[in-house]
Amino acid sequence: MGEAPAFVVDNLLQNQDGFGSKSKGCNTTTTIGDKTYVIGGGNDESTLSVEVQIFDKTTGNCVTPIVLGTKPNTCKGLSAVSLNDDRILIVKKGSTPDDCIWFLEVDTRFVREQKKIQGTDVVAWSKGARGYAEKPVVISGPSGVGKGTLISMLMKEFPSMFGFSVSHTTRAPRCMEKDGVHYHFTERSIMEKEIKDGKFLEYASVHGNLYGTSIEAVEVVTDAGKRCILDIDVQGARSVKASSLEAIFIFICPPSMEELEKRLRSRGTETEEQILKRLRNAKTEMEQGHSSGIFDHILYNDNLDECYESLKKLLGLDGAAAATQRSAPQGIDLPTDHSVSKMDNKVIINCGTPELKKASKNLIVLDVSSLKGGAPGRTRGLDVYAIDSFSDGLNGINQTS
Ligand SMILES: Nc1nc2c(ncn2[C@@H]2O[C@H](COP(=O)(O)OP(=O)(O)O)[C@@H](O)[C@H]2O)c(=O)[nH]1
Ligand SMILES: Nc1ncnc2c1ncn2[C@@H]1O[C@H](COP(=O)(O)OP(=O)(O)O)[C@@H](O)[C@H]1O
Repeated sequence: MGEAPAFVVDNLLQNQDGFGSKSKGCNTTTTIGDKTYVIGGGNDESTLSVEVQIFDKTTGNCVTPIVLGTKPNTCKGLSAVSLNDDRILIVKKGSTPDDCIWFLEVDTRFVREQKKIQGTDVVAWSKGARGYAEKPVVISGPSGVGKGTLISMLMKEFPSMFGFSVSHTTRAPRCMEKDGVHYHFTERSIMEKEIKDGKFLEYASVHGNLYGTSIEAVEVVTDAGKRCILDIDVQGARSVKASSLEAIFIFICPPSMEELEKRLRSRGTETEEQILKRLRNAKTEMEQGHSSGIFDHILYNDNLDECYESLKKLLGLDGAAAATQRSAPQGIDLPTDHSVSKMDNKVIINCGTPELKKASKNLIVLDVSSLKGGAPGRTRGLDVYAIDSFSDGLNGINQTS
């Protein structure tokens, strides 16, 4: 084997007594500054639930922080390595290829903002993913302008390219709407709790109901290798613009308010009271659509086919590139037994079990130099490749295979 790694990670599978009663099983600890992050906490002998506690050396106290985001599923063990002192990369043992790399953010911009809001210690989970995602497309515009119609046309023509972000809403379903397809129809109290738990990228009160985009709704589409389309109001678009999600923002305008009213009425899905409320709100939305500085493009939906062609053009779908088939990014296949170390911007996973030593590639390298995104969404941009520690040596780590 070549030169030793610069920093060998605390390897797990050691009991950390003194970090609270939950820490009976396998924990891994990572120290950043004055804080030691204890990650793990056994449920039983075969699986590990992934909890977080913070031991503060300056006070001698152990605290349980607010943990935002969806936490990793149970596993058979964890390795951890600190990156840039603001996040901890976690490699899970005994996980599926799409679920083995996670980041626990402890001092990123998102976490610092949340600490201010919550007034206490906060950490946030973000799942790691290989490669980059195409920018999601945010479509806004007044009720009845034709957003849903245009999105349906796009999804029908390019089913493997686009996926719809299924929002949550407290409004009642319309007769043709299906739960989980058009919206996740939910109760206000449940949605408010999930918002508090950090599960939403954005949310807003629109026409008297609560609407929101869960982080999962966007990430599920992106994980499938598709470009995500969000149909959200202007308030939601503003929140997405301020988030870590880089998107394209499109505002759809009606040719006139009279035509908007005609479309809303002919759709026949709202009561008179709801139609009037939507028309009142449309005026404010139109002003914000033009003057808020949120939107990259404004499209007029007068003639539907012409508007659809313009939408395709600005999404680059009018040429040969439109025919390109997408494939979902691959996961990372790790053996249950491995150890983890770090060298510069590379995290090296040694899969050197006796059987794997006979195989030609026994080191997996995670290049973390170009990470993007992060909590509350996925951390993308992981570059993963295998090398052979015997012939390539760690000096050969820059080679891709
Ligand atoms: N902020 C936000 N707005 C949403 C979301 N989902 C839908 N909306 C917006 O809520 C408004 C009302 O949607 P809906 O009740 O389906 O009525 P429609 O627009 O008339 O079809 C529209 O402006 C949608 O763009 C969401 O997740 N977040
Ligand atoms: N360019 C257009 N001309 C005429 N009717 C349209 C046009 N675009 C959409 N519509 C119709 O207007 C109604 C509202 O469209 P919809 O897509 O539901 O709007 P939104 O999703 O913005 O609320 C639907 O009945 C739809 O068929």
